[in-house]
Amino acid sequence: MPVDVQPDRVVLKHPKGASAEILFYGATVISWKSGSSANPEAAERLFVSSKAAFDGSKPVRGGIPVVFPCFGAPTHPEHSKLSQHGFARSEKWILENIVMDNEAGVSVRFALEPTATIQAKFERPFHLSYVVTLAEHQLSTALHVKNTALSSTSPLEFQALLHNYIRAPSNEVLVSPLQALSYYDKTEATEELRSTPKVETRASVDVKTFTDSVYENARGKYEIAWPSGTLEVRAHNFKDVVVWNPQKEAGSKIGDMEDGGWERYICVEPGYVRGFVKLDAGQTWIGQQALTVLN
Ligand SMILES: O=P(O)(O)OC[C@H]1O[C@@H](O)[C@H](O)[C@@H](O)[C@@H]1O
Repeated sequence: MPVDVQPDRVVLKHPKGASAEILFYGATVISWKSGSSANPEAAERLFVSSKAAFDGSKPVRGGIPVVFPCFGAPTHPEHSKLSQHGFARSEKWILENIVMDNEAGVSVRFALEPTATIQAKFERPFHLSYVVTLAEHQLSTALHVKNTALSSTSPLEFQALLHNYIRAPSNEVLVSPLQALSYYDKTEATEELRSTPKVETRASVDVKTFTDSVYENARGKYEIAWPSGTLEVRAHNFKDVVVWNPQKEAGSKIGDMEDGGWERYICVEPGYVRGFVKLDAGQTWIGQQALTVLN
């Protein structure tokens, strides 16, 4: 069955062999197996820590958590009661419908609306939907944010990011093109240095040392390459991109990170995280990433 609805997750199977698993918890994609044109055998493309919890006790360490409505610690007054990266990744979503089920793609739509728990920390009305589409060599995920306020209230202000953990050897992987972009280096020791932009000089960026860089107004198309593979990340409406790998320095302090987990992934996260999307009442904003296995 191409769309298999299980108690805690939805499993998508593409007729050409690819598959994906999405938890209701956080609508977190926790597996994407895909081949490439050169090698059709389906292999796991995402990293999930063996210490990750799937039971709703904390956000999943790996896969693709959805970051909304704030990135990192909240900075907007309306987000002040939220925890790091907001609530979307730690709420139970519902399966709204099967969007498509054929060779072009197997696609499902999840939804999240305010619950009493969410309203206690975030008062704005909204409707989120998250469309996950599996094609032969591609996984795309799209976050639709609707401001459901009826009257002419002030716009809904939010940040959003799709926090992919791409399975790749972090000591060999390179990301491009980021050269000449300005970025904020979150590994710096002081707030002043963290909020002072740097300019990327490297043609290809590695993550051999602890990296937590927020590139702004980026190009929207990134290549992640290592000796035995290449994956492309394309972004739509996500003007920024975050490159993160904690290496041992920070990774060993993350409770649900498996030992050496930082050696097995890179995050190249499309987002709108510098400033806020401002969405008028009744309007919908869509941010999307498409991950394609090139080889
Ligand atoms: O531990 P969390 O909340 O899942 O966040 C992981 C990382 O997510 C990245 O997107 C941030 O840039 C990092 O600063 C952060 O450490």
